[in-house]
Amino acid sequence: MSSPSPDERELAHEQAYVDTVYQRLEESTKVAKSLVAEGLARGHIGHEGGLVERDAMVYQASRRLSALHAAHDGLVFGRLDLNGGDARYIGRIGVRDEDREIILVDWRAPAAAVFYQATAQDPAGVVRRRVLRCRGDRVVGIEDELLDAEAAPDDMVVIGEGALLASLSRARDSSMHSVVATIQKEQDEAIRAPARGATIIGGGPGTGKTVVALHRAAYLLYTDRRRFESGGVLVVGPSGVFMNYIERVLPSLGETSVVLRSIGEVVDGIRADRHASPEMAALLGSARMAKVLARVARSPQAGAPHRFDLFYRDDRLVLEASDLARIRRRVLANGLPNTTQAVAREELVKALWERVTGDRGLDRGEEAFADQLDGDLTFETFVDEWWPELDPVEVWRSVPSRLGEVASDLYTSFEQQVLRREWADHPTIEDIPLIDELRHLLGEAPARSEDDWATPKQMMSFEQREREDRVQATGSIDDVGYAHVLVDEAQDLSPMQWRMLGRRGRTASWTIVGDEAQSSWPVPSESAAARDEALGTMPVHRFRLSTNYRNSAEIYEFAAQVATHAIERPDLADAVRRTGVDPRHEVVPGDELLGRVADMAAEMLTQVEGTVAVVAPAGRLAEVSAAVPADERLRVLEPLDTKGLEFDGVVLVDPDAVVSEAAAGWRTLYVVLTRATQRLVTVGTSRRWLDRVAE
Ligand SMILES: Nc1ncnc2c1ncn2[C@@H]1O[C@H](COP(=O)(O)OP(=O)(O)OP(=O)(O)O)[C@@H](O)[C@H]1O
Repeated sequence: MSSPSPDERELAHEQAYVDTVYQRLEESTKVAKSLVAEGLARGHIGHEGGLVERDAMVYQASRRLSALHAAHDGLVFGRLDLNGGDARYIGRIGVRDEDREIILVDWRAPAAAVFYQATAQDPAGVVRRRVLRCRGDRVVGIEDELLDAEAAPDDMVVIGEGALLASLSRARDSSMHSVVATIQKEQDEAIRAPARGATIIGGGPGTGKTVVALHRAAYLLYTDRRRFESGGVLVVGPSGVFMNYIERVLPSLGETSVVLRSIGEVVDGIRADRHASPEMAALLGSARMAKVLARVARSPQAGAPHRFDLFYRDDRLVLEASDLARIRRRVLANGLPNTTQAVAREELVKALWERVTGDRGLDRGEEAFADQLDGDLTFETFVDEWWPELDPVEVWRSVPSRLGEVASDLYTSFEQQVLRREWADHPTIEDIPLIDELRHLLGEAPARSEDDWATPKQMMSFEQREREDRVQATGSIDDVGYAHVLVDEAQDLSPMQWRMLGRRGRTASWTIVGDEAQSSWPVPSESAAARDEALGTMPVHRFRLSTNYRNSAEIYEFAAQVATHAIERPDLADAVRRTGVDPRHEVVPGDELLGRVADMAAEMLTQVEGTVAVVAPAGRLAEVSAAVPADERLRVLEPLDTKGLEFDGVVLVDPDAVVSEAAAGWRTLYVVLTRATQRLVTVGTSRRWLDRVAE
């Protein structure tokens, strides 16, 4: 039998260490499980103190269990060999041995920072950085970097070609993965930036903005768990497809308490997954819309009575439209429409009493007058119709019919026409901020009492209660929102969307990532101004990521020409990986387009190992979907739905139509072109766009 090679010896050695760590993990899991069981048993004690104790115990132990469970795969991923001979292992969570000695350092701990920060120019005491590639609990590969050759002992083994390049060439599947083993120095700086204020992370496509932001969320939870877990961390992304794509990253880092929402589902109790047309989206998202809604909320709703009269003793009491308008103004000086129903009633009674002149009425006095009105059918009906409790969705529905009255100085008559014509029956993604704005402008009618809860609170488990409280809190208009708000693809948010998020992050710290060159908002600077308004005066720290880890250099070099066409001075990244395969562009007659798309998709499936996207203008989606082969590796998407995603191969259909679909067409084209990791082909019926790019 031949003796093992140095590589095999190193693998066996690392496996032995990893086995020890897993053994400890298993013991911790057993302890946590028995704590859950013991805690549940305490629930049978029956008194309330027993329940509270049980809740806290079960909650803590369950949380530990889910963290242990989530961190299981690839638990140990790094090793540092330090000057002086010590070794330090780095993992997804921290693990101690039975003597409480650390045997695995949590990647977020200060002792792990050097794993990401050390370079050959500045090794910071690190001789060799080793990344362990694991499948489940098996070590299947080792990638080393020698950072300080002079300090290395003679027998030090160095294996592999570098972990980063190895990980970049992997085939893509349908989920984003954590990059915890290969985080680069500039990324690490953004991840570990202090929590205070707003951290804005910029950089071109594929530079790791999303993945860095998610690791930052995990880092913040680690550094101040109490604050961020109780206040909540909200992660907002562009679409449901995108949220599904990123949802596994945080659990794989041991974090399960972060709220992930697409921009269409930020508001509790109402969600949308359909976009308005680009033209309509620009009108709905404009800051002008906030003024329109403020006026709508304060003026009488459609169908509200304009006049009130009532016989009382010898008098006919009349309130004309002008009287009612005066009363309305007075009432609204006291609060919001839905919080002032009682005030409105009082003010009406007062105004009517002022109109009583006959002796029979005056002799009975104001109190008797008020008593008589209380329960008077005519009066009660009037109050209900004149000051009804307003539902934000109903008021949102009424906006188009009221534009003439409230928007003539804000939207041109052509824009008003578009708004009336395209106003949806069911809210689109761009309508959600309007409904949220109305919720705040209308206020909340007096809250349900605690007794209204179906399950008495003391009967709920700690987690249930926490969930209920959160639903109540985020559904409530007075809520101060989350402790941290993380916004991805922030360049796309409209001013109205920023207002919606701003309300949820008034006392939060923020992480904001984006790239102006990829913006689908018609005027990117307007979106940036709205962001600044949402952030107010909080301190801002900026980071820029400079290396594109996604696209092959061939694909990115072509896409960069489009970016230069799309905006002035785009933030271009350096792509590090060459494949030798250039993007390919075909022009075919219109009647051959679909057939060619089908062939290209089929061919692409044979050329790449991982995922393939066929991207087609929204209007052609159905026919393209019907034409391409059914395959679980292939998806058909409209351009805007590709935001933030990546695929090994991309087939782009009709680029000219993508460009002309919206004011942001060139930027959207840039987004689509930068989704491909390995291969990119385009097919259209004209080469106008190619000629413009070449100009
Ligand atoms: N340090 C790293 N190690 C390994 N892979 C990385 C690293 N940083 C980024 N990547 C990979 O690069 C790809 C792009 O990352 P990500 O989607 O976060 O970029 P992005 O800047 O948000 O892109 P876009 O602006 O186009 O949405 C992902 O596959 C990610 O896993």
